[in-house]
Amino acid sequence: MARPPTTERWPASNGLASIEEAVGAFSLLRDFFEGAIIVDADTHITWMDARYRELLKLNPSFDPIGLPVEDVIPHSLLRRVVETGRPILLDIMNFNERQFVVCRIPLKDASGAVEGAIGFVFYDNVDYLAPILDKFETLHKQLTRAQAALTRERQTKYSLSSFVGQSEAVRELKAMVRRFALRDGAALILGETGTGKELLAHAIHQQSDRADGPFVAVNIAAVPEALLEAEFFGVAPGAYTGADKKPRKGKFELAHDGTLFLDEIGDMPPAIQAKFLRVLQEGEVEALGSNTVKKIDVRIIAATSQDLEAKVADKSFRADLYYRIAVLTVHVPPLRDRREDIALICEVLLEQTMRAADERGWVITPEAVALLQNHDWPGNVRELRNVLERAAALAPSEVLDGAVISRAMPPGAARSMSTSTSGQALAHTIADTERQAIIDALATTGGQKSAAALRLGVSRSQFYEKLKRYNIDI
Ligand SMILES: Nc1ncnc2c1ncn2[C@@H]1O[C@H](COP(=O)(O)OP(=O)(O)OP(=O)(O)O)[C@@H](O)[C@H]1O
Repeated sequence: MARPPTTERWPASNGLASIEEAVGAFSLLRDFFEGAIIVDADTHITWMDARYRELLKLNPSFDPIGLPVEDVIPHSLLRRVVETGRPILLDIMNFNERQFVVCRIPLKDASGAVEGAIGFVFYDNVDYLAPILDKFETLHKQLTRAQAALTRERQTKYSLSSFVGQSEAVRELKAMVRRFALRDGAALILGETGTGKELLAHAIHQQSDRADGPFVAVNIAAVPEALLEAEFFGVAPGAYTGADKKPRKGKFELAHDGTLFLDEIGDMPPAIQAKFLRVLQEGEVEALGSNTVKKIDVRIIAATSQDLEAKVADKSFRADLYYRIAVLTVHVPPLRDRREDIALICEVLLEQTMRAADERGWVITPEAVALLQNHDWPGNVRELRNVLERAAALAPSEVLDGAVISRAMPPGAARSMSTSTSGQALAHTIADTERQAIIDALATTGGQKSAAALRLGVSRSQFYEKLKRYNIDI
């Protein structure tokens, strides 16, 4: 049998013929791999070739023989191979800053019992494998990003603890939401854009008796008026030319026994308001083109950033519908009225912000927090999240300091912060910048409001609200 070089240690003489055979076979394969290791049935290292020691940059005086494999190679999967008896034929293993392509095979005795495993490192020179490693890295990044998004979805949307803040205003708000969750009446959540209205709607649902039922959300501003009726009430088969042969359930039916969340309720067209009210009063819904009614049991939670009472006063929103949905009303305070929450919100949002696998986490300096507290946040927590994500992308290290935060802030805000510490002056500068951005977007889109809203990344209803707020006449 061919023997490995004398500088290398034989496996412990434990009488395991196949391990010895495997080691012998190495000499034939030597040119095809860059290093190899053998472990026994307890995954203790019994043999490691000199090239593998070099790859791992082990100190020459360090003797790995007899140690559990993970003590020497923390990410080793040889234990899994020994435990399952199945090989891992191609894998990429991280060790310190480096990535190795490895192959792991179980060693079995004549009866098929696993008596150890052997691992090969195929290429030390990653240039050979650049395309595979690049792909691996891209997929890894995508996975990390998807996991971060999933964590965010779960954490922020489903419980009251996801609504971050310890200010008096937030404590009162949470106490009220807890009380509302226990009752079953319709709830109306009022607050500026990005203050967390949808998040609170999820929290109310999650804390209520309906938590096991569905939570169905409709953003009224995002659905074209012509489709809203079908969206809410459903469509019977063949209700109109081109309608599906199968019935389509409406959101009311889908939310049966649960909660129907109506975002941007202020945008509900008058014709739909009348039908909607009828469904709420009668507790039954009739699909388009159908002549049968279905009983539904749905809790309505509505939200808007518009002044709904003003809409009732100018008759663009039905008073009877307003009173029906405004049984329990919550006002969510804007971020500028609870600046003391900003540091904590930053901490939580940065936890959810993507970072490279080897980074420990973002650190925000007190000076940077002070800058953030100086801004008026017309887009509230959503805008703060965007700024932090931008800062994280711009930051040369894991530390987000004042300079990075200033660069990540909207241009008007950063300028006014450096020239003035007065909240009033800052608010004016931001308002001027926002007004100008709206006028520019309208000019670019030839006065098309929907297209201008899209360019600015705001919903149609937010756009209309801003037109009104800034007195912009088209
Ligand atoms: N108090 C908060 N703590 C943590 N995250 C928050 C908080 N408020 C809002 N957010 C986050 O800000 C973003 C916007 O929140 P959400 O969609 O609930 O706001 P909204 O008031 O419904 O906005 P819009 O009126 O524009 O629909 C989400 O990513 C949400 O998780």
